[in-house]
Amino acid sequence: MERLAVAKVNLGLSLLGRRPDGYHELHTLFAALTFGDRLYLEPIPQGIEFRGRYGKRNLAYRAAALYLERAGFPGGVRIVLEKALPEGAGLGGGSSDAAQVLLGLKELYPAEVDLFALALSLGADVPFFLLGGGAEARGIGERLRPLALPPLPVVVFAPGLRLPTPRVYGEVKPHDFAPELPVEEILGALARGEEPPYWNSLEGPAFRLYPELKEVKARLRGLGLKGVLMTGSGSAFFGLAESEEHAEAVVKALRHRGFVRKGILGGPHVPSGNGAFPL
Ligand SMILES: C[C@](O)(CO)[C@H](O)COP(=O)(O)OP(=O)(O)OC[C@H]1O[C@@H](n2ccc(N)nc2=O)[C@H](O)[C@@H]1O
Ligand SMILES: Nc1ncnc2c1ncn2[C@@H]1O[C@H](COP(=O)(O)OP(=O)(O)OP(=O)(O)O)[C@@H](O)[C@H]1O
Repeated sequence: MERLAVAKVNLGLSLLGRRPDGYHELHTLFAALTFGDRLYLEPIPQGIEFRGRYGKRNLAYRAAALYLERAGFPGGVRIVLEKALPEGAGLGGGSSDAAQVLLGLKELYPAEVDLFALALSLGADVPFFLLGGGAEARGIGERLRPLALPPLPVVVFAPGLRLPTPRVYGEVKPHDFAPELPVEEILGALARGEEPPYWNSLEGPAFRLYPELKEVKARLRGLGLKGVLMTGSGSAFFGLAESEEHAEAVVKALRHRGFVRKGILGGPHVPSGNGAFPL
């Protein structure tokens, strides 16, 4: 079985405050894209054979171990992971891989397992990838409301700087907190091809850690992209192109400067039979 583990961008990410458990309360709009990693899963009598980096620490491996244990070890799986997404870029690569392993194993070995709970235990971004498409998220990212997004051409650029998520969150200061995102205004602007009124509260901490990221943002704006924003905890940025041709021209201009890909917002929807997602 072959599965595509797509990337995500955050169409705005507002940090509302710090929670007692040390995590941050956030309000964000997730948008899956149309490119990502590839995973090949096939059943084997027992155990987990994994081909990919980090061995048992890989999120894909950990997702398989968790599912098989909760499903009562119905069999085993061979997983081959072909990475295409840069790591530590804020594109949700590892989280997306983990979600696709959970969905794939549920197809191979159907069982009464709460995929949502397993996903959340693997990471804050994993539950969204059980849904795909677009979603408004609250909490640490586990309270999801599906959203219909307009299929817009997007360019993603990662300047080859690994930004560990805990490090960026660790740099958050009280003045980085902000109000809730104006969701309806953002969706309206996206639909009209205007500059969306969104922000990413993690840009402050990330730019304090790596000031050169400001130039990256300015360069993408200089290439005519709208709504240029860092995604997740960075270091990747995305911007909205006027057209596929514009997106292609931007990709050519950035080709030798890091990871650059064009895609379409709103990506593949996953059949929603994965339980309720309380917002
Ligand atoms: C930045 C985002 O990608 C936005 O989508 C997510 O908030 C982070 O999702 P993620 O990479 O799956 O994050 P996790 O692996 O769950 O958490 C990594 C670390 O980030 C910090 N963290 C994460 C999410 C959150 N709402 N508040 C936090 O403070 C915590 O220190 C946590 O230990
Ligand atoms: N399957 C995987 N793909 C990529 N990184 C993985 C994977 N499994 C574990 N990791 C580890 O997790 C770290 C974060 O991976 P990931 O690519 O999800 O970061 P990210 O793109 O910033 O995601 P997010 O948007 O959730 O912050 C990597 O730096 C790597 O050490």
